[in-house]
Amino acid sequence: MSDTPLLRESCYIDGKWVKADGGGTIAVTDPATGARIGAVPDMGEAETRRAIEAAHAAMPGWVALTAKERATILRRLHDLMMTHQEELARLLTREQGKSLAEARGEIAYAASFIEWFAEEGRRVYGDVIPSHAADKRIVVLKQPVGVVAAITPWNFPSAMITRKIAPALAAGCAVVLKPASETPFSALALAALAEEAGLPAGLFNVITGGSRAIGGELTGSPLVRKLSFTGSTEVGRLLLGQCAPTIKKASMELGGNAPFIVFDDADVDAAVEGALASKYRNSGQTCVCTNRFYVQAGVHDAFVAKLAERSRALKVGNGFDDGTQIGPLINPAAVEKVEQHVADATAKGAVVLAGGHRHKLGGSFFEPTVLSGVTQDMLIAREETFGPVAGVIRFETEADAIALANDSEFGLAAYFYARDLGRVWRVAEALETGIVGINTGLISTEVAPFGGVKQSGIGREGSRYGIEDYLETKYLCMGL
Ligand SMILES: NC(=O)C1=CN([C@@H]2O[C@H](COP(=O)(O)OP(=O)(O)OC[C@H]3O[C@@H](n4cnc5c(N)ncnc54)[C@H](OP(=O)(O)O)[C@@H]3O)[C@@H](O)[C@H]2O)C=CC1
Ligand SMILES: O=C(O)[C@H](O)CS(=O)(=O)O
Repeated sequence: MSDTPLLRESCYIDGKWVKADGGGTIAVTDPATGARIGAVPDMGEAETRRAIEAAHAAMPGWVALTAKERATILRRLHDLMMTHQEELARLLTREQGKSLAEARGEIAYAASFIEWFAEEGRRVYGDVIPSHAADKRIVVLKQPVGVVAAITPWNFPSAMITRKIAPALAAGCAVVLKPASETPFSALALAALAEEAGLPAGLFNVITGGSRAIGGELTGSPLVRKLSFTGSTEVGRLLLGQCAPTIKKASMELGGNAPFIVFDDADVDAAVEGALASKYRNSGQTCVCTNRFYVQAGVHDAFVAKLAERSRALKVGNGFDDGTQIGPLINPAAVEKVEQHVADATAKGAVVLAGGHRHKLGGSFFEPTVLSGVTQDMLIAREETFGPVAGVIRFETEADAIALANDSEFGLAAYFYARDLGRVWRVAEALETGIVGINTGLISTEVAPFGGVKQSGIGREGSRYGIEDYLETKYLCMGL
């Protein structure tokens, strides 16, 4: 990777590229080959404290700019990301494993949040409220919440970062980011481009190292007024508790367990296309990937046969190889979890219609897998698989489908295929999720409010709603 000018093996604090105080490093490997890509600093509390102090000191100068001046710098960052799209995509595939085609798409998706919030920052309106008294006037202001801590996952090493830093910076906040240890280089490359775009020192800081030590400082510091986290529900729950003593605002984008329902009146071929898109995107490693399929009896056999046939045809390989559709999982533990879900399902009576095993490529590659005869008690229906496995459950009535789909502590995304208008409205309103895909398996866009209910999270990212989580509302009561 030495031929990649955007590869940074240092962290970015207060506008400087620095190593860990103790000189320690964390190796980063290519999930497709296991080869060492490079190493990043192993930082801890002291470096985190310095990053928080730098962010706190930099904010007043950033807030003093006009929204248009902030937007100009953010738009320059967007343009630099797109100019360097190929290099950023290759860096992303190298550290995360997804196909180069998907990586290019992620860079464009990531840049779209920067572009979107550069403009949203110019539309942060307050309010004038008709007064309650003749000698009073009421005015509402929106002001930046303060220093933001961001902690992000490995599955979208660029887009999950810009989905947080874009609204934060546009609102006038400074950010301290801890990216996932498996995929730090995309975050550090973003910092390099932000520096080139002219973002003033201290506004965007990226630190790598021990997540517990860094997280403990980020959640414990009174200078940090907001935590924005994307990752597992288990870690989100822990971090939310750590924020309680200092009463921080928190945005939580957590785990999912998306149901995908195919009704008798669906276009089955369209439903198969949507199923492939929703199930196998990022090799099944997204929080909005379908985790369980519910297919009504009248179309069940046709749907599973077509899904199995198309799954068998998917090309598994290194993300850099032409035509790769399914890359490696992020690490061996991810493969073990997928194997556990398949073994549990087959032990309880499920039937393997496609795949079912580690791929012949070895390492962290797994065959795209379709299981029929799945039941609600199996792990694959209860837990997030986070891999290329489709478990199919047959159902009889619309009421059964809704009850089965809502039988989960998660509530992020859901999908269904139907053509009866009354059914579409009844099911869309009844599903307990933050996002519903109707006759589509792809719902990701910067213009819509992304987020979940129940234990899938708190808050929304993207859309005109997404900047609200980085603002405080203040009202002025003026005596005349
Ligand atoms: N709702 C959503 O939008 C999304 C949800 N997810 C969910 O996240 C999971 C997969 O992502 P994954 O990265 O494994 O999730 P994790 O929750 O394990 O990690 C997410 C981030 O949290 C950090 N972290 C882990 N433990 C701590 C801690 N004790 N203190 C501070 N930071 C910590 C990790 O750092 P480190 O890498 O150093 O361990 C990483 O940066 C799945 O459940 C998936 O559904 C993922 C993406 C999006
Ligand atoms: O991390 C994820 O899974 C993302 O939130 C999914 S999306 O934003 O790309 O849909």
